[in-house]
Amino acid sequence: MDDDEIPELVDLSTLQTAGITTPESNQAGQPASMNAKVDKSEDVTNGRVPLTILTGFLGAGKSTLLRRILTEKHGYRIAVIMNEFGDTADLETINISSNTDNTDGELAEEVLELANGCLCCSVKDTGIASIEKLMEKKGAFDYILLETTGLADPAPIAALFWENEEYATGLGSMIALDGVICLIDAVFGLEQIEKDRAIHGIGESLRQLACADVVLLNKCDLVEEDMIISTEHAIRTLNTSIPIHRTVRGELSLDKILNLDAFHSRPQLALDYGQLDHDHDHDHEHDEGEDRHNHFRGITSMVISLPVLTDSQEALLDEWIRKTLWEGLYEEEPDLATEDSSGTEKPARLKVLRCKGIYWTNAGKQAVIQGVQTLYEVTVVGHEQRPEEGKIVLIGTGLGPHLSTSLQQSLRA
Ligand SMILES: Nc1nc2c(ncn2[C@@H]2O[C@H](COP(=O)(O)OP(=O)(O)OP(=O)(O)O)[C@@H](O)[C@H]2O)c(=O)[nH]1
Repeated sequence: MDDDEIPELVDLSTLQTAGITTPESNQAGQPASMNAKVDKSEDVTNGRVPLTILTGFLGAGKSTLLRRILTEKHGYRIAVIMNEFGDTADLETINISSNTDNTDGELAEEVLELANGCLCCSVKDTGIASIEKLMEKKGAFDYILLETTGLADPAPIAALFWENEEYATGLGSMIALDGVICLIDAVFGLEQIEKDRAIHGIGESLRQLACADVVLLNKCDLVEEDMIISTEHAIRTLNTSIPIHRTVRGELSLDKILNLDAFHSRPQLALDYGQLDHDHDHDHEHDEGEDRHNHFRGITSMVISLPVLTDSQEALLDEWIRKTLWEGLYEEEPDLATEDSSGTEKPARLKVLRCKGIYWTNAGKQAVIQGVQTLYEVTVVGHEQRPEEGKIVLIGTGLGPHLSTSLQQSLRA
């Protein structure tokens, strides 16, 4: 979709009747009901709809948390705004609308997909227009969850909803920013924070943390206690007094993250944010329409289409994903330059930070691929669908057409 087009709202009922079912791995270990109740009795928003921003680096678990909230019995009618980097909005919609087995839960009233590009910069104008359009349906929902891209700087997004006249667009009069929730991946978060500190101290994960009102240290099932403590320590050095909750698949009582009214602590947000070293490239003021994130240390995205697979091709695809995620096998792309900490341009090495995909087999199996750095899983989400062409979306450095060629070659082997 063209970045200038205002996205249409997605009709969730269509997706549900398409027979998309819950990813099996996401059902494992899920409690019957979290049964958190959110107190809606006190209206501190003056009739405006509260909005919570879910941020966190690529693959930290934002959509998993979102799906969990949507299926919770909380009484809210929730509208969802999803902003994606990489052409994955359709996969995300499948992801968040898939937990239909939980009949106690509620799915989103409205889903607004802001496709490829970050609401903090490249799709800001169309994003604002789409949110204004969403607000024409005010009354149909009473809470908004906004999932940012994993590369977003949440501060300028939060600023869209500030009441302060200096910053706010018209959105601040209709929507009350309730809080910014930052998910940190317990497996890769520490490495990411350290890396972002090394690069001028202004990497995305630091910005996300500095802006947060609450941190969820997610994927605690995958690491040892030592690692959790080290990551918590690193978080606290950036945002000293922030509440940190340890979670597995975003499981926690919703009163820890919704209806916080952290809106009134916005000045603190600005203060924390201002304490980060600030680099011109990352300044809020930048050319309209410029996609800064395409230049963030050479991070780009690409989509490779997948044919309907035979059984043997499915195994070959699996092997190709492993090689791509684990070994960074392919030649460096001389055209894709990135900057090291001394500011010197150097060729980007292949490093896949995030990989998502969907494919069908000719036997009618439909499967979703989810990869975060070196970890990945393939989950069967349906059967007896009419097989369609699939796709795999990669986000990282050193991506290029050579990957598409190598995948095609691998599938022919
Ligand atoms: N083991 C484990 N896996 C998790 C947990 N939370 C999420 N995952 C898995 O991690 C992968 C990424 O989760 P998502 O919820 O899609 O992450 P995200 O932050 O929305 O990803 P982006 O939108 O690409 O930035 C998926 O395969 C999830 O099933 C967790 O607590 N434990």
